Amino acid sequence: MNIEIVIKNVVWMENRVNIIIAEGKIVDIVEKIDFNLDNKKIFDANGLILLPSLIDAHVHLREPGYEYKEDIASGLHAAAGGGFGIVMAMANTNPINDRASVTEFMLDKAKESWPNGPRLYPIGALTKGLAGKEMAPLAELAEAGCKAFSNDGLPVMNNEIFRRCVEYAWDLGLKVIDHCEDSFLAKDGAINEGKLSSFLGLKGIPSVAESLQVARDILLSAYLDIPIHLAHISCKESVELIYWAKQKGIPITAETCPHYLFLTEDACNEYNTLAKVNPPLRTKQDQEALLHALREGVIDILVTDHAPHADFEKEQAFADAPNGISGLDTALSLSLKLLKKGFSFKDIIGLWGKRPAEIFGLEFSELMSGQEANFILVDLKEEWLVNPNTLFSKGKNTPWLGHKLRGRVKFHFYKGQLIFGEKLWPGF
Ligand SMILES: NC(=O)N[C@@H](CC(=O)O)C(=O)O
Ligand SMILES: [Zn+2]
Repeated sequence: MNIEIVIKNVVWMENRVNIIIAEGKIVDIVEKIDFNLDNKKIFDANGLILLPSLIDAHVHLREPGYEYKEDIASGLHAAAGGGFGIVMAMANTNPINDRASVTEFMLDKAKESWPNGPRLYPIGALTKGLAGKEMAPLAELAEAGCKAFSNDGLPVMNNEIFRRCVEYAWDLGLKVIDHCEDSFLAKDGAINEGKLSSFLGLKGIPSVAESLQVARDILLSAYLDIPIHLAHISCKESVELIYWAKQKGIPITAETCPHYLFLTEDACNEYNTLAKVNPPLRTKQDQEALLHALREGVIDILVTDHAPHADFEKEQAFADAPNGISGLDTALSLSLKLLKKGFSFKDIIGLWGKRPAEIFGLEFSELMSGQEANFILVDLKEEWLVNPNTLFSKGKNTPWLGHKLRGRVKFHFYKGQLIFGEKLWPGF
């Protein structure tokens, strides 16, 4: 193999190493370079941390239909800069991704705007128009390239329809990602139900609106013996149910998001619409239960639920502003905070890479010879101010706006190509 690129001085699991790349693959990761470097592209990473390119299994990229919030090109830019080589995009676009033509359109747009990656995998609508009444043409969507199905944003309340969808999806070898919410209990809610919702005079969303549906999914999954993946888990009761299910060997998997780990409902004080999200931010007890569950593997993965919205939408009154937090740009910096909470780099790679790949049957390149050269180089010490200029997403709606975060992706290689890097590395 003809060595093309040598990246010197990267830190991998506390060792200083050099990465050797050829034909888009990692040839070797070595401590010493014992070959001639003539005619190779050589870069000095100066001690940046090496991590594999990550996976975000739950984003909203808004195209087609809401390109003013985000489009596939800008969303993939935010993904590349956030450290994600693969994103799975939800179906609540306009038109909704409930037919092959929309899936194909999304895939074409991704290829056109970012031919070398990051890679977009669409998630097909579970029901037509996300209306929860009739199954979407799941086989057609799978064939077009959808990697999972979900009614994200709009729960399927009818258990018979939901059951048939889960069975049909599984026959196609794909999983259902369920947005667990009882739409009657959650109706018109804007914030977690509790003291703060009363204080602010806002209709609350009780945690039982989520946990009831988590219980339904667990019981269905057990009865059918078919896996179901639970989206953005936000509360303690859900964690307890998932723990019970896993003890019983029920094939449930679950995700949560950085905002549920690092914020509570208090972030909504003073009617801060940037912290308005569905499911809502909850209490300290919920936050602790989620962290514990993540550490113990009760919750399997982290996702951003990247939900970009325009400023004018978030500037409305709290009750009227849309739900959602823009998350691709900040996810890695926030996740690095977990290193101080008993998590290792290996855990972070599991939560944002290995595990989502296993759950959804996606490719994931480990950092070892023979694997695709998909990796990021991260400056752990860099402090950056979250502001509209430092976010690559069009969605500037993050509760961390104006805050400093630590840790930033400096370079992102995908299949041996530099897809993100400050002013592109000389020579690329
Ligand atoms: N998670 C969110 O807060 N928002 C999602 C949809 C949704 O799940 O309500 C969005 O598409 O904006
Ligand atoms: Zn979502």
